[in-house]
Amino acid sequence: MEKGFLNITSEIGNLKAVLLHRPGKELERLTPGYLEELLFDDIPWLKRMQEEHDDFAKVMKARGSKIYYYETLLADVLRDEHIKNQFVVDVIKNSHVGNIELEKIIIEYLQGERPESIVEIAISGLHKEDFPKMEREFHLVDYVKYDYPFYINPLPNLYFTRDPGAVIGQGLSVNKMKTPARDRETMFLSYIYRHHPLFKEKGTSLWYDYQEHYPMEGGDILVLSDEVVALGCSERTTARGIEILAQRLFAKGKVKKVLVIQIPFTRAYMHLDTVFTMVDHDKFTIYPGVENAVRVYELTQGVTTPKVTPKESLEKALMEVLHLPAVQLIQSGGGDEITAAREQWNDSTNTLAIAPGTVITYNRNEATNDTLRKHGIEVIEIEGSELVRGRGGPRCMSMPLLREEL
Ligand SMILES: NC(=[NH2+])NCCC[C@H](N)C(=O)O
Repeated sequence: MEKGFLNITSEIGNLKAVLLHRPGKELERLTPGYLEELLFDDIPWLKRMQEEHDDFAKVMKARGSKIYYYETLLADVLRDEHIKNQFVVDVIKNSHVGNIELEKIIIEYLQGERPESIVEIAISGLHKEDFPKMEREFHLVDYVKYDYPFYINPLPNLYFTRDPGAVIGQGLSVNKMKTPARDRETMFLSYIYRHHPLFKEKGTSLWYDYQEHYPMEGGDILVLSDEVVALGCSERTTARGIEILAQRLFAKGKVKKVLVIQIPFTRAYMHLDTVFTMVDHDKFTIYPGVENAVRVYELTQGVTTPKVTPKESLEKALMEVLHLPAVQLIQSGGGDEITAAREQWNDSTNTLAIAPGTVITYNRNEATNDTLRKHGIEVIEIEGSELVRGRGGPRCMSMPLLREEL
């Protein structure tokens, strides 16, 4: 792969490469009892979900983007015996085996497996009932069960590839997730970053690392231009995490300003991109009311920590940092309060721009899609009845790796 493959300097430039994860068996491990802990609100139907996800990938491919999958990149990396063995140890460290002897047995077993099977188990988990069926000598611990059903917990949120990582400029942020339910996802990305030829060229800076102390998730990272990044301060992304990332971007990259957009800390708005996304050079879609609920701060290079300047309004701040005479904040839900709230819950504002003025959205958000069209946006609709049950839309389900510069 050519040097400096990763490059993201906007939210809207033609999408040339993107990282996805096709939902798999991990979704079939969700049970009503674990929904909340695993950040779901409902149980999706996997078969239909996969069809919907394949259509999502198809639409992007048809418009010229290359699709990469977590599962394939990880399996590539694990073809190296040494990396594979270490990966298995790290997966077990991040799991809930609860017994060192048994951990050793599982490690040994997994290390003997093919990369594809290891990846599958690392993502979809290892159920206690499945493990004893494997051929080996049994220990007492196999008979004595604990209340948690998995040795390795499933990762049903991995198809929201937006959150564990973000490409900013030519560098990568491997995020620190807020909840233990998603921790292992960023460890996967770290393996890909360190060992996959697509990522590991010398040119790729590491802006943030998952072993950092302060949570920061990709749904809160919006690359507005080559010089400006917007960071949501939210239920998932901490103020200190934002300062650390900003300081590094100022020190080593092209970024001159970080716009901090503090949104209400609630589950319905977990990340900035659940209420606000960029759809064109001067157009954004926003959940009505959010404009008045947010606080906006501009960060610029400081001495030991970034300099903070509070801003009067989101609209003015956007005009200023993007050097635009005006910006349009397109209200989701077509102006009706009830429709807007219903559609926001189903990720109407979570649009994925694949070119300036062209976005992918769920077809169910009819009012928002109409409004976007009225504002001159090309809206490509996908079916998402099952995908939406994990509370995420097209932007959440994609991690752009390469976009054409504007
Ligand atoms: N970028 C986003 N808005 N991602 C949505 C992630 C949804 C996922 N169930 C979670 O709660 O973490």
